[in-house]
Amino acid sequence: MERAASILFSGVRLDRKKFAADIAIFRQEMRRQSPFNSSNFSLDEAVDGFSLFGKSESVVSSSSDGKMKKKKKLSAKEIEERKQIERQIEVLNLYGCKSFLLRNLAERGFKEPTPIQRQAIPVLLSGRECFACAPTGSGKTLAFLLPLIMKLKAIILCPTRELAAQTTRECKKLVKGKKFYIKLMTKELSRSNNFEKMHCDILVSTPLRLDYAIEKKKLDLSRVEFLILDESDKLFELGFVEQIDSVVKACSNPSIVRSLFSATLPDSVEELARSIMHDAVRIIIGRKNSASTLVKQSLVFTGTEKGKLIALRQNFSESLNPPILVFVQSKERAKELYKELVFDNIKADVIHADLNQFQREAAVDNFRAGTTWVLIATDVVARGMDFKGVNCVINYDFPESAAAYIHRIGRSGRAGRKGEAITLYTEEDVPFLRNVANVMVASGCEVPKWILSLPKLRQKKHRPQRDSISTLSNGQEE
Ligand SMILES: Nc1ncnc2c1ncn2[C@@H]1O[C@H](COP(=O)(O)OP(=O)(O)OP(=O)(O)O)[C@@H](O)[C@H]1O
Repeated sequence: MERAASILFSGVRLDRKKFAADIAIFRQEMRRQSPFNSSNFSLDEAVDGFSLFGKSESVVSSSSDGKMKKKKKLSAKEIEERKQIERQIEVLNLYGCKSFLLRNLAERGFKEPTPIQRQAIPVLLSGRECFACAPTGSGKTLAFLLPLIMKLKAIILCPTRELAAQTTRECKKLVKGKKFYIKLMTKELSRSNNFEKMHCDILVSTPLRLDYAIEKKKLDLSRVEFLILDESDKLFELGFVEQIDSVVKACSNPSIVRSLFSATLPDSVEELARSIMHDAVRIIIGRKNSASTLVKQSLVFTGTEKGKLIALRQNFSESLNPPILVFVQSKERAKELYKELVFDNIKADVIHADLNQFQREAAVDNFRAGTTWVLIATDVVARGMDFKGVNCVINYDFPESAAAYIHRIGRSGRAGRKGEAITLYTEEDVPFLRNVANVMVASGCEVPKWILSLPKLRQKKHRPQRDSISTLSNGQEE
């Protein structure tokens, strides 16, 4: 039998001797200050947060070494704000956040932790599991990356390759200047026969690739200390469950800390999670399963499929305010819509699962760089992707569920910025409007009353057969 690759995660460790004094202070402070260090919380208790990015306009500037500098004479209100920010940075210091992390955070303009970060970081650092639900774009990634970098030997599972690559990039930015081994499980790596020799502190992967490495290459994960399931409700869906099961079993360290993060965590997932989590802290920021309040949302009736193309063209001709993300329900439809838009002299591109890795990466990079104005996408980029400054999300095809709606529109209105979402619907979508309308109302948007009084539907997913997107099939000649 092939020997298990046991050296994985034998990379960088904290030099406990060298940092003994720091560790002692940190431990004392943790015990003294942290509300999370004892058994104060259980899965049944919620830790509720409130405003997101509430204090993002600070008057404090940071030098490259992360120290605060006074810029001008401050008013009493400004002094109070400044003290608050200093207290928040102290929180990170308190939990042993090393100067390189503070410096890298400051370099990226992150002056204060967001509510989910304030809640989740100390929980994970104290070795408690957590079940975290916070709106799209509210900084969940950093909420688990920071403690993982401080603790190491972690696996992060993401539902798509794009998200796994993005999370790896984020993690590498945070450890800039330090020698950490942050790995993305690529196809090539998952086929490696050399795991024994690979140093790895944090491994980011999709379930499929990690499962392959475990099953076929005997990758040993018995020493992993943290397992994060990002977009966890997606990972608990059919199609992923077996792979997740395999990873959970392979991470056999009895003291493993497993945690779940998502903007949508339905009760059914919470129930399932209870079976694999030990006494987890439940952190809910804002309302559970709700859309970002920063996104102005509207519904547009187009009657038929033909009407959608007209509505889209009209919208673009009135005000094209890129970057814009347009979601469709399948790769076939993504290709069809792309063919239409290239005729309109719009810098459009497309991303779906039929493209190879290189093409998918190029589509994401060009959209990020602003070379692409309109990115037509399937749900492959609906979750977790952080495209900065997306002005508008257009749901060309009605989303298949309320959760899909929340994640799609959450590509806009991130990190405290405002955004917009327009959802087109046809006669066929009317019975499914109510679920999305409820989400809209909960995040403060207006919805016509008749939609809210539509009958409740039992059927959860809506992905109808639609007429193809084509000018020609609409009876118009080129
Ligand atoms: N403390 C902070 N201060 C300022 N910006 C931050 C902070 N933390 C994170 N951000 C930025 O906020 C944006 C959104 O963060 P992130 O991608 O982690 O959101 P998320 O909650 O995981 O969203 P989603 O549910 O869509 O995955 C990113 O651009 C990130 O760099």
